[in-house]
Amino acid sequence: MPVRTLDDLDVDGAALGVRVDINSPVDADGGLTDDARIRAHRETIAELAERGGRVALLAHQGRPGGDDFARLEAHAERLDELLDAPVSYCDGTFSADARDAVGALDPGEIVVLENTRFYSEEYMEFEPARAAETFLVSRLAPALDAYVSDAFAAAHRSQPSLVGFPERLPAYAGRILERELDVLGSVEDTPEPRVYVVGGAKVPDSIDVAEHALENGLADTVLTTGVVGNVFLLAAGVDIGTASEEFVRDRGYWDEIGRAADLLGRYPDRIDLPVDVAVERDGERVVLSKTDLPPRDGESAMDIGPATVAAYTDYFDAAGTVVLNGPAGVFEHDLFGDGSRDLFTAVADSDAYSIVGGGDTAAAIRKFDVEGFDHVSTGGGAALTILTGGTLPAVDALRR
Ligand SMILES: Nc1ncnc2c1ncn2[C@@H]1O[C@H](COP(=O)(O)OP(=O)(O)OP(=O)(O)O)[C@@H](O)[C@H]1O
Ligand SMILES: O=C(O)[C@H](O)COP(=O)(O)O
Repeated sequence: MPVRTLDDLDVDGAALGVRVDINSPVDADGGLTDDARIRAHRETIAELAERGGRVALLAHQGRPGGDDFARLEAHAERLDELLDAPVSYCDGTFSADARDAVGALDPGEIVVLENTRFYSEEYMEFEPARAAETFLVSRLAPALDAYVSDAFAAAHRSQPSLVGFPERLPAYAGRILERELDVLGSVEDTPEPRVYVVGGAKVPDSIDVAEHALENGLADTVLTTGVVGNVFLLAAGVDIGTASEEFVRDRGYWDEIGRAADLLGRYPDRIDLPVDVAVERDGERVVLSKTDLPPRDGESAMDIGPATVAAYTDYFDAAGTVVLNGPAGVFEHDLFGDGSRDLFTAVADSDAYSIVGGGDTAAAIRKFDVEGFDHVSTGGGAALTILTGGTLPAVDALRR
């Protein structure tokens, strides 16, 4: 069943609970160090305000016990700067104060309610019917006329604020959610040949993506970079040195080498591996081609080199679509950003339709100011869930 969108919602004067994902990097004082997700939600929030909605934003920040578990006051201030409509902040989520704050909204006004995860039930996963019985949902829903789900990046969670409200209120997908589902949910309709680039450090997830894409004919070719590339090199019997091996072992990914070898055995002509890597030697970046391997003791493969970028660029130039997830190296480190910068630039500059996902991937794109992708997803885990053929509970909840 298709989800209803904002085109189906009678917004004017309605009190709207709008679940967004503005979970952002914050400093020790709760100040924002990146506002990309807040900016991304502007479109939905501005549209609802312009159409006369009374908008109550629901969102989480961090996880209980984590350094980034914080109030949403800074997020509200940032939204107020970014939007033409007035944005206030309420330090309750479903308390009488919060319900009063929603009731007091005039059409076109916005209030950011407090971090949903300040309430223990919100950090649990429930079936929708049970989620609708939680305090957050059962207390706040009566103050609302409708619910809008725009939190694509959290849609792989079945937490109350994501799946409970549609049991009690008419529910609609916001513009971000709508667009993400359109793009990521129809990869099979994009131009061929399709090239998937899997990098970064979440090796099991990336191998899941590669396996799903190869088995289901979604990808013609899978290119590997980052730690994922190192695991595939090990699977192919390439000696990338003890330090690289230790890194893979310490992360608990040693068994993934067997899975990578299995994929290489099944799809030998459809998976490609780095042909050079970069290590740190005497404080400098040193690129080692395959014939220079293994690196010296203590040197770990932290990035791909220019020959790999050149070889992969040939695939991009011939591709109809490129799907990319994960940085090509330790882009946070000055010595190891070149691979990600140059590879991402090659994708963005190619004529291929390009879809990019992942929190760190998006951070690398911003760091290197790479422009020209067709779709940069706001979601990490949620994007991976779709790319591995899984379903999103928060989206399923909208289909009832
Ligand atoms: N060769 C490498 N050695 C060690 N770490 C690496 C290497 N290549 C990439 N990384 C690290 O991988 C991390 C990003 O990987 P991750 O899989 O989390 O990316 P993402 O999918 O974009 O993000 P997320 O899944 O968090 O949304 C970065 O912190 C980067 O430093
Ligand atoms: O940053 C994310 O991936 C989303 O906001 C979901 O956060 P979570 O992984 O803490 O549920």
